[in-house]
Amino acid sequence: MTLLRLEGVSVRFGERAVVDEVDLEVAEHEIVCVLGPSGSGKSTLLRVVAGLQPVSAGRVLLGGADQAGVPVHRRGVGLMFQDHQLFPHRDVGGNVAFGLRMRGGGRGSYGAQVAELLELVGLPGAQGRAVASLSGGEQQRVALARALAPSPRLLMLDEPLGQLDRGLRERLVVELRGLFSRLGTTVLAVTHDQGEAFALAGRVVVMRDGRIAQAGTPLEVWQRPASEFVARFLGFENVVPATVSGGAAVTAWGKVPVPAGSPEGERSLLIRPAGVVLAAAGLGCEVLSRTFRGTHVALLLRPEAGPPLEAECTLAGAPAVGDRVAVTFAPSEVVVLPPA
Ligand SMILES: Nc1ncnc2c1ncn2[C@@H]1O[C@H](COP(=O)(O)OP(=O)(O)OP(=O)(O)O)[C@@H](O)[C@H]1O
Repeated sequence: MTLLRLEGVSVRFGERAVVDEVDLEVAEHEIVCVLGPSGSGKSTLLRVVAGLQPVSAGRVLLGGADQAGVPVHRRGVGLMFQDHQLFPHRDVGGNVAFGLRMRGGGRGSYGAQVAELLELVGLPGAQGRAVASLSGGEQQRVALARALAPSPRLLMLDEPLGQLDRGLRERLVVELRGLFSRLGTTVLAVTHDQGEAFALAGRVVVMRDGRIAQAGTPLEVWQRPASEFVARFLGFENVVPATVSGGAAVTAWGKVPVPAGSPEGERSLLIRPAGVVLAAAGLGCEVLSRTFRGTHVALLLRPEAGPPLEAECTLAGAPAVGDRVAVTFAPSEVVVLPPA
């Protein structure tokens, strides 16, 4: 069932549409992650859903009910922001109990529920600790416990792991995903970090200049970016203009085979690094750099024609910087995009 529905939502500041006619649905128990560069309108979209930002046009529906005129505290949504906004003068238990009081309206201490929530986020027994004594990751968990406390029907996260270091982020994101799926929480999250979005979300929504550039499962978006913008945002650099016909594309790198059924004509072409394959003969290249990535080696190549190419190879087969190599292209890793 659809929990959240945005219909033609726009937010204008003066002449500028920061959110531009956005349609979006989030089903119950779904985790949707809005992804996009800085300034693309992600936070504004969250603020609209929370009721913190009025719309210039369009409707926000929660559980089928139009939220026009419904104040923040009556929407039943939970919010967790990047800077966690914990109360520094309250201990951990006090912060989590605040979340519970938001729901209950009472002044109780909610000891049992606080203990249960802290258990849930992996901080059992931390009730009495001072907020200032917690690490960044621990503060994040407390903020999450507080946001989950009133059992919001929709939990919204704005750059939830933004300030944490990469290792901690990667661990927490996996934990969060497990936790949300156990609790059946519906989540709308915003991040500019594609790794985080792909690890957390069941569906990602890529935004550009206030509009949705692409929406789909992480796999769909990764395998079939809808445009050069999305491809580059995902970190793919091998994108060139191409003329496609008869199963091949003519590019600055020469002729590149494309998947069967690809659109023809003047296009852009993406070759994922895994599709640039070292071979005995092919496009001649010089190796500019090689970077060990754990499961493979990333190569930056200077071809004899065309812009630099990113490639991937196994550690055992990796050439050295300065080596001359030849590459061919694997059509399974090639995507024909609309023209730039
Ligand atoms: N109250 C406001 N008045 C005028 N402009 C605003 C206001 N709030 C946001 N903006 C502008 O709207 C644009 C989108 O902002 P928003 O914070 O939604 O983007 P974002 O995608 O979340 O970016 P970031 O990742 O940097 O947080 C920005 O250019 C911002 O400067």
